[in-house]
Amino acid sequence: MGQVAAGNPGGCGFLGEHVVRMLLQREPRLCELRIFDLHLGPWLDELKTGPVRVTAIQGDVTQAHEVAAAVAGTHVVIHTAGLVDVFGKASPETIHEVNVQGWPSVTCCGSPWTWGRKHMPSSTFGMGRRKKLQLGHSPPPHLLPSPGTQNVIEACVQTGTQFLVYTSSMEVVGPNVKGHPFYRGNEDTPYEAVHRHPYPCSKALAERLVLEANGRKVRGGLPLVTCALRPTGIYGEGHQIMRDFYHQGLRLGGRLFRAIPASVEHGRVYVGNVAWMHVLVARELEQRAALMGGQVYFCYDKSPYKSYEDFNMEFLRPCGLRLVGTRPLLPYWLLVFLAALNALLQWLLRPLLLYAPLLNPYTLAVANTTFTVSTNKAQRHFGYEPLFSWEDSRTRTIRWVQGVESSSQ
Ligand SMILES: NC(=O)C1=CN([C@@H]2O[C@H](COP(=O)(O)OP(=O)(O)OC[C@H]3O[C@@H](n4cnc5c(N)ncnc54)[C@H](O)[C@@H]3O)[C@@H](O)[C@H]2O)C=CC1
Ligand SMILES: C[C@@H](CO)CCC[C@@H](C)[C@H]1CC[C@H]2[C@@H]3[C@H](O)CC4=CC(=O)CC[C@]4(C)[C@H]3CC[C@]12C
Repeated sequence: MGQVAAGNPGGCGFLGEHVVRMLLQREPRLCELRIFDLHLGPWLDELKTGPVRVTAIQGDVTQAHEVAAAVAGTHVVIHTAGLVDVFGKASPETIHEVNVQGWPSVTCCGSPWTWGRKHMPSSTFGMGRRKKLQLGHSPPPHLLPSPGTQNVIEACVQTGTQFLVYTSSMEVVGPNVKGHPFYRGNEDTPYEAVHRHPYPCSKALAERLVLEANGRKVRGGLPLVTCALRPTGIYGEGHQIMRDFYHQGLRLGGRLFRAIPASVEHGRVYVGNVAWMHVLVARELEQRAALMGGQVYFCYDKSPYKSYEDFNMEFLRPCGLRLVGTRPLLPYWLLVFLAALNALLQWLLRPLLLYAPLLNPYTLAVANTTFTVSTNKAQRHFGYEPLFSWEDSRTRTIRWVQGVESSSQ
């Protein structure tokens, strides 16, 4: 392939910005980059003076014509756009609309919140044992039509873009509603992926759409080549939840209180390495289409396995915070009660205000279930090695948190 034009729906988000910068720094063949997002950031202006033609397009992935116009003429699309909401800020319908498509013609999870007159079957991932997806119900009229990821796929097909990289998530696999641990698992580890929450449901469905689109003929007759990357919990410069924890710690006099046992390990990956993996996949998909097309890859690096809170302290401790307690200060049953109370308050207050605290039954379950990956599939398939060491990733993140501190004073 000669010169490359790339499109990046979601290019102004936390991960999207890193992907954009990585493409500009590390992809010498890039001649044009189209950044498509609902909200365009002011930082885009500084990119417009370089050798690559950078076009920022304000648009909505749920609008098919806007997506098609942005994608037309590109070689590769890196689809990082998504509604990342596990706190109940957006409605389940909106999450589904942005992240997937209209009413699910296929479904992989029972969601009493979203589509639920009745629970729908779960799917099993791993060892190539994928259950056949079940047909869903007819859509209620207010959900028709409302495509997100489906629009990106159709835009590639209609306009002739042959390569599509989709940012999926570890959440597609788990943790599941049963709280089963996933310990040092890889892409082939059997795991019962049963979801109820709209976010993992939407990611699982979207990933399935992307993978099933692999091999479809695009305009001009060539086959579409797709693959999905599944980051674990991403951290690094721009990570909103880290910022929230930092501010919460400052409000509490420089302390955070342990709520999760230190023994529960949660997989994390540095944003720069996730971005690097996207760029490598975009680069290699053409040469290795037969091997990589239709595949999923966990995003991994050398970040240590720790609990969610202990991992965050790697950055927050050097910024002056401490984590109180070697064990959780509150018993687990009380946390479960508080999480349920928060969910109830959210529901009761909804007509008046948006109450969306960090702790809810879903976030508690995710934080309290071991989920770690150990794999070298990306290295084997397309030569991925993390670009940033753990020490580098840590230093960069600490520097960013310290910047947050000074900018908020
Ligand atoms: N943050 C994390 O720990 C993880 C994130 N992911 C996935 O990575 C992707 C990026 O996530 P983040 O950067 O963390 O989220 P983010 O919220 O910072 O970025 C998402 C971007 O998508 C854009 N967007 C949302 N709705 C849109 C719409 N209707 N049309 C056009 N653009 C729209 C937003 O404006 C935002 O810029 C998402 O697909 C998410 O599911 C996967 C694993 C972990
Ligand atoms: C119980 C609280 C006590 O301090 C801690 C609550 C932490 C939670 C807000 C986070 C714990 C695990 C996070 C999720 C995880 O990293 C996987 C994710 C993948 C995604 O694709 C999107 C984000 C997230 C769901 C992430 C969200 C925040 C947590 C639930």
